[in-house]
Amino acid sequence: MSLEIIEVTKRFGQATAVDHLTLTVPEGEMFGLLGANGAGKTTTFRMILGLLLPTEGVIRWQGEPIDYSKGHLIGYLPEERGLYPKLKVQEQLLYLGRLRGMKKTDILPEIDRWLERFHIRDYANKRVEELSKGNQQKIQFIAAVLHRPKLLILDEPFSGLDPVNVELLKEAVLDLKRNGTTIVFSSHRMEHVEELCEHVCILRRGRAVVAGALRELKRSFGKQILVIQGDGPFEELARFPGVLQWKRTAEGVRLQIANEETAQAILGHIAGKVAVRLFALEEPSLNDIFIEKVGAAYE
Ligand SMILES: Nc1ncnc2c1ncn2[C@@H]1O[C@H](COP(=O)(O)OP(=O)(O)OP(=O)(O)O)[C@@H](O)[C@H]1O
Repeated sequence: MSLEIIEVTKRFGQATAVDHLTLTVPEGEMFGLLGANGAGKTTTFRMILGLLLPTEGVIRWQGEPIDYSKGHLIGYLPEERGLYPKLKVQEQLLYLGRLRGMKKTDILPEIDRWLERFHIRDYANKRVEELSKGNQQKIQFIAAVLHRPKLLILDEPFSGLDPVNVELLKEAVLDLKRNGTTIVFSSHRMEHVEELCEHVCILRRGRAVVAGALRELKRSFGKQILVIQGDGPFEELARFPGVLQWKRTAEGVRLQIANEETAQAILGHIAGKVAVRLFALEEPSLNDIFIEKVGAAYE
């Protein structure tokens, strides 16, 4: 049982924002939707939420079309944040909880628990506009999860948060997952997706160019990463046989290489010539995969 997006297309006039997209998000999983600006992530979310109708295709939850009359099913953190600036934090959350069909007696302890968890209990009676952007975002997150949705859609949940708050939010998201919530989120920060998601999909101009289990995608990437730190020069390695990509880093170079034999040959070549502090073979990162598949879209 899962969220299924089947052959979904969305056109705005002549423009195609989402193009024959097929995805399955298993129940209880955390799924990362990636793509350059304008790739179609938010449009996909809006269709899952029923805010936009697909031009073609269907979206199902647990094998049935999603029943939007059941307000408790979905939680949504929109990219364009949507709180009422003049309302006090607690009033605002209470109002949103009531809209989702919760009882006041159930909402208040839940609000308390979340404010405490996010270290913002003192702000309960402040107007939203008095809070910093990051704290407003935490309130928006609480608004999305207060009613304990089964399916949670988070559009860029970590943008604008400092590292401490990113960790707080990550832990909260992981707890929700542990309790069985199915989570789909978008992010431009590959390391967050890499840390949290088992499955990812990379969109390019509305089409899925990569989709599947992250482990599998890394394995099938077919290249390895060699990180060398030390006192160069490493420039000549750009032309070394088997080196597919050469990139300078703060402390040395990061190379994409064809196979382990290339690493061995490089080690033999630089031994005794340059002072090496680190020589490490790594698996490709999600960023490597993203740049290869979507890079051209940025050009
Ligand atoms: N209501 C609309 N009318 C016309 N075109 C739209 C509308 N909404 C989105 N689009 C277009 O659809 C495409 C996909 O936009 P979308 O907002 O889904 O991208 P995104 O992947 O969420 O981008 P970002 O990372 O910048 O948030 C873009 O070309 C956008 O201009």
